[in-house]
Amino acid sequence: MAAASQRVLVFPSSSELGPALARFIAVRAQESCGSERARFTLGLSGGSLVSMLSRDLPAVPGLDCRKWLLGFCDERLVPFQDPESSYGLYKTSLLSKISVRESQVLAINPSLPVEEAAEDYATKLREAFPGEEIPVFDLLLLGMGPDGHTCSLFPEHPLLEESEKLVAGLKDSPKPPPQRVTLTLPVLNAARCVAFVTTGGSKAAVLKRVLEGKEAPALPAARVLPSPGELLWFLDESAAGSLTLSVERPTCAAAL
Ligand SMILES: O=C(O)[C@H](O)[C@@H](O)[C@H](O)[C@H](O)COP(=O)(O)O
Repeated sequence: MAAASQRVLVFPSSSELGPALARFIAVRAQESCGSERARFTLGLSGGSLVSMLSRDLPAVPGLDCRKWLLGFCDERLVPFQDPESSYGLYKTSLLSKISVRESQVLAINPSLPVEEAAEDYATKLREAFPGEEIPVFDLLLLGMGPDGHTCSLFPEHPLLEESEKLVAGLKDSPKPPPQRVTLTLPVLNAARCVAFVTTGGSKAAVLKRVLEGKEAPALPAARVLPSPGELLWFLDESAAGSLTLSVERPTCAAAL
């Protein structure tokens, strides 16, 4: 099944991409908070996204995060003080700058064994999205590795077939650290909007496979096809260098 709508947005470099992504998040947040949901649920990923958001989100004029609820698309099972902890990094580099309180963040409990940490995080999600069989996030921000993984869903890993659990634990992540907790594909594909953020020439070949290839089995990132949600790819020219499909090149001030 294809995503209900897909857009591929290409920016000259991450210096232009980051502010455009930040404005996009702010606009979507304002729309969600003004809707009957009266809040904005945002799923974060680790990797290079942490520094991009920390640089560009606080710079959005008038950003109001009081009704935001943040979760993690995946997280490394390490203490929050560990430099590998995505929550720890966001906490020190972003959350205080945008006045997001701890009570607005759904985080894993890194002191639990990995399977229990996954179940505990799933319980937190069920409580935060009452009445929803699968939590529907307003926006999930995802990265993609050079092997086509996203979240902690890796190529050829059995977790790609998970259809029951909202959250899964794994002990054998090929990207360190090995123990992680991740949202599963049913949750990713239930989101109102998913935005991949991918920059750099090291991603060009895999991006072509994900967006233009017809491989079976499909790479993890190619399996993220929210329906009826939207799918957006925020790319820089280096990452988009091998694509032949039609893309948009928004101007700086363009509303996305
Ligand atoms: O824990 C992690 O590392 C991430 O959540 C992971 O899925 C990441 O988003 C991709 O590996 C892309 O990372 P980069 O943006 O740093 O290439």
